[in-house]
Amino acid sequence: MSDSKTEKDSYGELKATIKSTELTNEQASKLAKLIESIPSIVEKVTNNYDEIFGYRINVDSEEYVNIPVRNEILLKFLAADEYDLDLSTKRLIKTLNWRNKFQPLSAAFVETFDAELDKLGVITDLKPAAKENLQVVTWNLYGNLKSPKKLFEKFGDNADTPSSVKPGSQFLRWRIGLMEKAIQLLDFADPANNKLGQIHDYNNVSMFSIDPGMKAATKEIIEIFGDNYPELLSTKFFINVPILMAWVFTFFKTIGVISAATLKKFQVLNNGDLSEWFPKGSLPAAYSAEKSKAADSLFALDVASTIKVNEYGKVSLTKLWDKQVEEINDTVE
Ligand code: HEM
Repeated sequence: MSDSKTEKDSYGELKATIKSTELTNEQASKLAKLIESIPSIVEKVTNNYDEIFGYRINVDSEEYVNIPVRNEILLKFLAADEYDLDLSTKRLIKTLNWRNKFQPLSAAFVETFDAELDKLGVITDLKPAAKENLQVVTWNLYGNLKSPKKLFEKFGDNADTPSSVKPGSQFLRWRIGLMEKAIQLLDFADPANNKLGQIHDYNNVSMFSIDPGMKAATKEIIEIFGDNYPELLSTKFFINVPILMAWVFTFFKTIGVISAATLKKFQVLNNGDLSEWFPKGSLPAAYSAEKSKAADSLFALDVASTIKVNEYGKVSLTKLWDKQVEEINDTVE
């Protein structure tokens, strides 16, 4: 048997777990190495935290490990760093530590936020999608933001903060929560639904709603998404951008916090017509030049409140809850 045939066979089983793309032998070998190093990765993470997007990132024999989904998630980490094993390993450790500290699933499924935030976000799940990886979409209606100061104030961001007080501003936690909820609707094995779209609607924004807290939070969110949500964005639309504020886009491009790969996924429109990208008649008239049977308000299409956390996500949240009860008991004693 030739060497290449042996190599092909040895990765056959691993390749069969990946449905989102077809792996080359070299890519499969990197994925195999990353899987092999899971024990040493988890060992380096605080509290051996091993959850990403509600899935367990651990060895095959551990309870709750869904091998194909775990492999698809690891592949996203590899792809984001162009299959550089060293960089992907570092990113993975950093993400697990960030999730242990930030608890994004708690932000999505446990915490409650100021009512004003409900007017800023929607999740749609429009099937069948007109374009690949635009079935699940998070909408941010930032023009509805009326009291930035209150929402962007930080709470509990230092190392000694008890786990019942979560890091970041209320806005940041809500925004990450929206992302985590939407990710629950993805199917990592489906090439047409393993990424999501994002839409920023800047209808009614004004210069006056640009607050220093908001600027800092925006930078923080861009970095958090860039570091911890690899290969999850298909297209990001900025719609109804006022002509007078188009400079904001140039500003983001020049400050260098957004990677070139992410910039390529951006679409900027000074109107709100998204009919080219979404199923015919599925969007409210405000977002479609075509005749639409859809409800008048985007909020009627919002599925956020129906989204449930998956199995290992629930387990991780229960562990977090137990830890908080333990801390409260320690304080009382
Ligand atoms: C007062 C008005 C605005 C508010 C409140 C606002 C809010 C935000 C927030 C909170 C983010 C963080 C990322 C996220 O939530 O996904 C963001 C990102 C961004 N915004 Fe705005 N924005 C405003 C105006 C604009 C305008 C006029 C543009 C011009 C196109 C713009 C372009 C961008 C870009 C390019 C990003 C980076 C997106 C990314 O890397 O994912 N923003 N904005």
